[in-house]
Amino acid sequence: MARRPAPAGGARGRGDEHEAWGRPSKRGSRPRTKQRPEHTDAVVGLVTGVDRGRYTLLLDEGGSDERPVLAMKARELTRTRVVVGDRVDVVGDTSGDPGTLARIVRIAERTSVLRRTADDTDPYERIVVANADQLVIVTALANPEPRTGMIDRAVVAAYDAGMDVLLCLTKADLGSPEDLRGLYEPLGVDVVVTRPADEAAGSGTLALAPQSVEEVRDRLRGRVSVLLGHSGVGKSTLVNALVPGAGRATGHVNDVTGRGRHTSTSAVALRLPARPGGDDGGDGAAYDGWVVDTPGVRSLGLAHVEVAHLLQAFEDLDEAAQECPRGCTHLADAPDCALDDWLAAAPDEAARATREARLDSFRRLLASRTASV
Ligand SMILES: Nc1nc2c(ncn2[C@@H]2O[C@H](COP(=O)(O)OP(=O)(O)OP(=O)(O)O)[C@@H](O)[C@H]2O)c(=O)[nH]1
Ligand SMILES: [Zn+2]
Repeated sequence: MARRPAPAGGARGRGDEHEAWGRPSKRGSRPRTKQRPEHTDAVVGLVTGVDRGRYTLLLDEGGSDERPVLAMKARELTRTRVVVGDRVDVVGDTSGDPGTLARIVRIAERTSVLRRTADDTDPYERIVVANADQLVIVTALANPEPRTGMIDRAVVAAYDAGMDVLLCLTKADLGSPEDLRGLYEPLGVDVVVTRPADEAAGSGTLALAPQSVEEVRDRLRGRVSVLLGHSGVGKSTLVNALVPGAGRATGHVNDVTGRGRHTSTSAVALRLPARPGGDDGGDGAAYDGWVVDTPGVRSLGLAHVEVAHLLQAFEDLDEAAQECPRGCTHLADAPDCALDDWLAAAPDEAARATREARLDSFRRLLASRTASV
């Protein structure tokens, strides 16, 4: 299991929108009961998709009456964001019959909140997914070349959100995973590698080696996992292998909207089949977990992450920095920063290379964060 610092600041405690019920209304203090209708007939749903004010929910997940339901937000939630992964209370027509529209009246407290800002200078933060356990950073070993800066940033965003990290290295036929393993396993990041099936060469669509797909599935089982990856890394190939029928196509242009699917940045939750091929094994336990695909989310801006929290995502540096002078910025030009001593004290060349990469990554992040303030 990946080790990580306690979610600094946490998913809660930062005035998340879902706490809006607890705040006094702008017009004064109306009694809480008036602000919060009881809706005792409400049923619980999981938000699996969001599209222009319409929410796709799954009701009675895993139960005998499981059904997708289309819903909108009740008026009292107008200013509250509802995102994929949210658990909500719904009222009205919850039959899921064609043409019906239920109403979302409450959002359950979130266990995690993955946020992004468009870039580091944009203070405007958006919630990408709620209640996810794990961020899966999908990175190709070559074509496109892996970028450690991007991986580091995603690691920081995940730790800030209180999520574990799985680094999924694709295209093992094109490159070796060892360098990246060496860089990330010491941080408590779990690493899994995928490769094409042997017979894939020459065939039209690329098939992944089933064993490597199952190694990924094992790590997603029973969890809510958000997949993040740059274009071309093989994320769609992986999602289609894990979730047959997901139809995550590359460069596909939607017939209805006429737009490429990547023009949308809204996430979609897909159920993870418990077994390869979606075979339910005859026992009804067809699904075991959720895979949240994030088309269009290429990187996670970190403007919302507090600088002090960054260090916590780098356990090795965090420990070394205990020796820093009070108020040390840890930047490259900081006088007497203990991180420089830590690098200089590397016992051998290999350790020095690893430490240097870590320190460079951390300082890159730190510099971009500081520049935005
Ligand atoms: N050599 C090799 N190619 C792969 C592998 N996995 C996927 N690809 C190829 O890489 C290209 C990109 O794969 P996609 O799955 O479309 O990548 P994506 O990350 O979904 O990209 P977008 O759809 O742009 O987000 C395709 O041509 C795949 O066939 C692999 O393990 N090895
Ligand atoms: Zn320092």
